[in-house]
Amino acid sequence: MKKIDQVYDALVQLEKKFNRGISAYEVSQVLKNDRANVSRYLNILYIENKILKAEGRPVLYSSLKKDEVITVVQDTKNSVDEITLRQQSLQIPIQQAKAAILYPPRGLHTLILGETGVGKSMFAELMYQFAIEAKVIDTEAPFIRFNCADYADNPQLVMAQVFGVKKGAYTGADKDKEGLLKKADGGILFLDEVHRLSPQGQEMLFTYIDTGVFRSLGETEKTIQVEVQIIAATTEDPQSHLLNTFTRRIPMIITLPPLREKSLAERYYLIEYFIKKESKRIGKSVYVNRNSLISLLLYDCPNNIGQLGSDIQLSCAKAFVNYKSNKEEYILITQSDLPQHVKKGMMRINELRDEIDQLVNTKCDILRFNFREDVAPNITSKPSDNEDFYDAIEKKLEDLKKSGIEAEEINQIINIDIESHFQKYLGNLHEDIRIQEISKIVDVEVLETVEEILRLAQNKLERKYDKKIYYGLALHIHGFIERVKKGVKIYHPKLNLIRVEYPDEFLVAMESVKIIDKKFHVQTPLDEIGYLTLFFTSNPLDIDGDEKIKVGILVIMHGNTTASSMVDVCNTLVGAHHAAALDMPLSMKPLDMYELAKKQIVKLDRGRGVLLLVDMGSLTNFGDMVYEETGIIVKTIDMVSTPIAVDACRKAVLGRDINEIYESFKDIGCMNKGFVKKIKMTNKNIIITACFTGEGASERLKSIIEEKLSNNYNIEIIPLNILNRKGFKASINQYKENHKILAIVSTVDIHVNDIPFISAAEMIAGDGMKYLEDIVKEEENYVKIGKSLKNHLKYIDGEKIIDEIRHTISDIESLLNLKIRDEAVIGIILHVSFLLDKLKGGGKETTFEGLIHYKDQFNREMIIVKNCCISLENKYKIDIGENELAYICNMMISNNENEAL
Ligand SMILES: Nc1ncnc2c1ncn2[C@@H]1O[C@H](COP(=O)(O)OP(=O)(O)OP(=O)(O)O)[C@@H](O)[C@H]1O
Repeated sequence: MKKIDQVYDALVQLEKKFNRGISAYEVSQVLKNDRANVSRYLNILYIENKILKAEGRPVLYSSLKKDEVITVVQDTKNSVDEITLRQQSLQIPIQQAKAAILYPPRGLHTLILGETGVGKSMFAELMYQFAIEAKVIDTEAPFIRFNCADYADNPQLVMAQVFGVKKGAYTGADKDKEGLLKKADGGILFLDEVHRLSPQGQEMLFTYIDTGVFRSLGETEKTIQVEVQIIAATTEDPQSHLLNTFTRRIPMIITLPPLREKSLAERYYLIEYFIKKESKRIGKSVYVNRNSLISLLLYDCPNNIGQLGSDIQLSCAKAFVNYKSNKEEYILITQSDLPQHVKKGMMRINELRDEIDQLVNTKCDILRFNFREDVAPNITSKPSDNEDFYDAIEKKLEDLKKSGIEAEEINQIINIDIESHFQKYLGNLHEDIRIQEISKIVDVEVLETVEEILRLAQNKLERKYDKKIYYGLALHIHGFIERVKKGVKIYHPKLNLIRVEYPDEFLVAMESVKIIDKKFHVQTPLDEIGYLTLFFTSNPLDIDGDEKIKVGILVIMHGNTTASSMVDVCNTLVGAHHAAALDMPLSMKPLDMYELAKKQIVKLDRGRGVLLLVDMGSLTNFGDMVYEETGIIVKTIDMVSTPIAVDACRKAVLGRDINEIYESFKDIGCMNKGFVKKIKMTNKNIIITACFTGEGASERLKSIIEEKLSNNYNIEIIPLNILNRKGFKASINQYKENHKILAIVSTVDIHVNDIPFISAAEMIAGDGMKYLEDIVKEEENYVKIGKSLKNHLKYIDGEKIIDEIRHTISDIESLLNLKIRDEAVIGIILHVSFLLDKLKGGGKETTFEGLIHYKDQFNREMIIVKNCCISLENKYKIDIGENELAYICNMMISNNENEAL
């Protein structure tokens, strides 16, 4: 046998045995021949098109197997084959995929199973590419992707998207709409997370799979016939009952293996592929030192290829910054550029040293990857949202340099940017993976310390802590160790108070500090113990105190009984003994009255301030004077009438904030401005980020939010410290004066009445950002509606009225225990705005048919609606008649989501 044939045979045998590509070295070992010679023969075989070759270290060869499905396709070198060659674990899935595509007459519907990040979406696209290359479908054929989890809480919408909808099928379906299944005619419909389809949706899908026809939602007669191959995917466990029906009824099941089941050679290929991808984007070679490459090969990567890719991107980005800002000669990834959890990979080197030495040249300390050499096949057509990432870093670097910032600081800023950029990958992770991911922000040692400290606290305090505290504590400890190391002084003004208030937690904090000192070789100042203690207290930091605590109301009027009788009316109508009265006989001296008022205010204040309702004269100055003397927030409304008093009292009972109640009477013209310093009104929406110091974590939260929130929103983010609750509360109140606070995002649980709270944990590893965006979008939506109302209303200000009506609606909701459907709220707001404008312009009320009967039936509801509308009536000096009240009442009740009234 000729030498060249022996080489070919040996290659085929080895390939059979190992089921992967084979290196020249391995062939030379079998033939006991010189490796250079074998290499030469392999190259000849390659040039003669008898074998395939994949560049890499080492170069791998494989034979062309003629008996495989591969031969069905005329052009043997298609994108699918390029992948199989280097990714042996995909060989069987790829054969299945080819069979599914080529199966006559129009392929087999397919279900792809696999953990998150194993490449299901990519695989579906690959099948589509293959179908085109194999000429099974037209080059222009559609590939439509739909994630069934996107609208999972609205199964009807999911079905409508997929199958289309007939006009009138459900409320809101006001015209016929074509579904994706129709749009994909002649091509492929990829349904990701298919197990999220409702049972009805599944049945519709199976009907199509079985018969080739389907009906739009709500259609009873007409069927639609299409030629679409369905590729479905799911991360669900194939054994789960959710998947039973799918696996029974979808003919081709393809399982993609997780990364941990792939060979190291295959993982090497993937690493090479991802680094070359980055190299291509930067337009330069990327160098990696040997240890970093080994770490990438060995680290635990539960989120599979997707995570491997993003970890490599993150490392490249850091190396790129280093190259740019330090004017390095080339882009080099070293251990310091790797995320902590990747670095840990190096620890497994002893288990796998031989295999690693074979893969990664022992003589090379640094390896070069260049996109021009063996350009990696373009195996995904998904556009990358990181495309301009390097440009953005470069630009920011330039800008920072120009502004004269020190190099070290520039590096810090950019690194924060990079890390926040990669935060988005955290959103999809499972809980245990999220914990690993936070290590991109915080050192792994810190995380281990947090775990140890929390175990200690749980045991000692016999209390369970949830995940939220884990993240908050990690960010906090990370920050304070840095400060201690830099020698920055830490000061806690309330140390002693905290020690007395929380003795057990204080002891745990002291023990925790011992652990920290030992681990990080620092000497933590005593004041820090004060901060740590607060993390262990079981209750969230409740800035307003008990939610039940309300703003106090004190009515002072001239006359023997004026105030008491007004207060009687208020308390009776509001249904609570909340307001207090002081009658001031005409003979009484103001100074005596002042002393009485001061005592009463001190008694009424529970920490949320007191609203002083007075008629006239010297009484209007009492508020300022009491504030000066006692520090209690007092706001005064003068020339008060009974309806105003009732309204103020109701708002206080509903738990409204003092500023808000005060503001709501502002335009009535009976306000004494009180002690509050006037800041220029901006009316801007703001978000508060907070942490104990107001520097580290809150600044970082700010930058994370800024990074993610679209610039289109006119929102300011303000970092504050919670060092001192009173100070924090005062700042919040100050901001409330002129701004709307959309949310507070903080490392510590803080409850401020009426303001949504998002923990740092939710922000970093949960749905916090989405929640925040929803809040922002909703607010911006109202701003837009207000602007457009401005053009439509003649007599009242459309921009101002929106918030007032929203308050009225939420008062009614809370008193009647209703929850108005979201989509109906805007309709009610518009109705009430136009109504107020009409009444203000002297228009007549519209008759409500059957008013008398309606009032009988909904007596209590009508009274509450009337009461809640008083503030609108007061403000606009109008009278909302019973007919109109009945309309409002009816709209509210009929749009109620809650079960019972
Ligand atoms: N075999 C592969 N070769 C190269 N890149 C791959 C491979 N498999 C996946 N990737 C890349 O990994 C990333 C994640 O893949 P993909 O989104 O397809 O995974 P998935 O299983 O659909 O994940 P999920 O279930 O989370 O949606 C993508 O950027 C994809 O291009």
